[in-house]
Amino acid sequence: LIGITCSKSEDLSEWYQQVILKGEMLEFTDIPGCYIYQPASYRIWEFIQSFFNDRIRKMKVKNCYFPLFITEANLQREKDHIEGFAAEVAWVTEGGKNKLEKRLAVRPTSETAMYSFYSKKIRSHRDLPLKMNQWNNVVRWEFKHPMPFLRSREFLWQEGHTAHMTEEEAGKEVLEILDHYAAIYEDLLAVPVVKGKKTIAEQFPGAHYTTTLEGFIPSVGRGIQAATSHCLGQHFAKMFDITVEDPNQQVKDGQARDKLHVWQNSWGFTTRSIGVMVLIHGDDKGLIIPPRVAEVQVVIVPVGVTAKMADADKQKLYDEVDKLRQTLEDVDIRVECDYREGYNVGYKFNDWEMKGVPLRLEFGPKDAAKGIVTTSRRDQSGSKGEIPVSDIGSEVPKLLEEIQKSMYQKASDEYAAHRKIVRDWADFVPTLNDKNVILVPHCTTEDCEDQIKKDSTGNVEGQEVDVRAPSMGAKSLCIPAEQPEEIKEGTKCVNPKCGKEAVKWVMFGRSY
Ligand SMILES: O=C(C[C@H]1NCCC[C@H]1O)Cn1cnc2c(c1=O)CCCC2
Ligand SMILES: [Mg+2]
Repeated sequence: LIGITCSKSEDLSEWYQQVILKGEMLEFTDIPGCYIYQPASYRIWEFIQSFFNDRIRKMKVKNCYFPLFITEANLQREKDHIEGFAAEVAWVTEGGKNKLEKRLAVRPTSETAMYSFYSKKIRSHRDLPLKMNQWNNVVRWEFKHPMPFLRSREFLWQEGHTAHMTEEEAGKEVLEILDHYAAIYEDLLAVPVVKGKKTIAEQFPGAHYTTTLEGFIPSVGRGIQAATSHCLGQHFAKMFDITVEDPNQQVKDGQARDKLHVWQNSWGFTTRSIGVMVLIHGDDKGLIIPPRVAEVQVVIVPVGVTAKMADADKQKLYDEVDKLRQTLEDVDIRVECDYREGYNVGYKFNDWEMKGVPLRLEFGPKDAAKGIVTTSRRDQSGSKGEIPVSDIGSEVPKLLEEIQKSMYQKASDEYAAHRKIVRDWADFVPTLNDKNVILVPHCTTEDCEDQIKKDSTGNVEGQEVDVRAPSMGAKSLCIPAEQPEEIKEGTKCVNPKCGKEAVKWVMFGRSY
């Protein structure tokens, strides 16, 4: 077992691949874009699932499961939903030895699978609001270069689909879900995100509006879409005839009530989140897992065990290590002891560091004599501490919380330091090339965005940039909910070729 043999700052994609493989998070298969989620990453997904299930259960969302396959007829029911995405749909055309009469789509998302059912299930306003969610896999035959967790042909996610009587009830839920998504990132994964709304150019075509969480990968200075919560308006309801009779209408006996189309939302959170967490927290020794989602939060390594040590002494030490473990388990800490014979301490330290275990306790005869354990935080490598054996039951949980908070704070400070306000076009590309995302006064129109994408690909003389960056222009990431300041009357759009009034501060960046 050797450690990571490259540096995050020099070759991010090589570093990323080594870290997730040697950290036993994921394994490649013989199918491009399809990966094995090893227990280390699947456990993180389970932490996310139970956190999110607890919250949506309180919102009366019910989990369910719809078929993997969708008929072509159903998939085509919502035209502008599908036309932009048709190239990404995978199809099944044979069953065993028989060619299928009609090919079946492998679900790329389940709106069209669920909404013909919604049309039947929702008869009256008393059936509203209807709130269903499913944890499943979806397939999108992306052609862009696949990246484990970040962009794969099959991925795991949850997709929530709700139906409401009014636009404002739907709108309230859209934001409530976005807050829960932000809590997954910030409270569990220690990953900062910016909340906002997609511009028309970047929103999901089937949506009335799209709200989004935007992450940031400092190593390459690129944004990354981290989760979405859409209000679909009545768009799909009209396509799928999901209506209720108007309960407020004054009708005479026998007069039929008007039919009202329901207001719908759909929201999704994927295993991309695990890749984002790895990219943000990992270092040149490997993974760093935030304690709240660490399968192993503490590893206790007996030290000072030498070949010439008397068996009785070794056993005594191991018994004391086991008592430490028991004390920590009694306060619900997830702990492992590394009693492996035949591996030296250096090997063991390297192994657990590569797996990203957030806290190591070293315990040897010297520590025992002093009645302390030596602590080593994974997030601040080299920082050692001491905790009296008698206090570990209370001090270790505190230290883990401190690690969790400081991982978040470090990432949040880094994101803030690379989110720059730009008022003049002359600063747009240079600031972008400095591995930043930027906030600019913008008109929020689509053709202006296309222009900016074209005009922001190049290099600037004398500015070294990430070799892949110049080929990529900046796109709008979101209209941040938190606007930096009022846009002053008469402020022009940052794009000199535009000339329109700026209406919002819009966050632009190169992105995954
Ligand atoms: O999936 C959504 C919208 C919505 N789906 C449910 C979860 C939330 C949100 O992602 C958008 N979308 C993205 N990508 C694709 C499709 C698609 O509808 C359909 C065809 C294949 C590719
Ligand atoms: Mg896509």
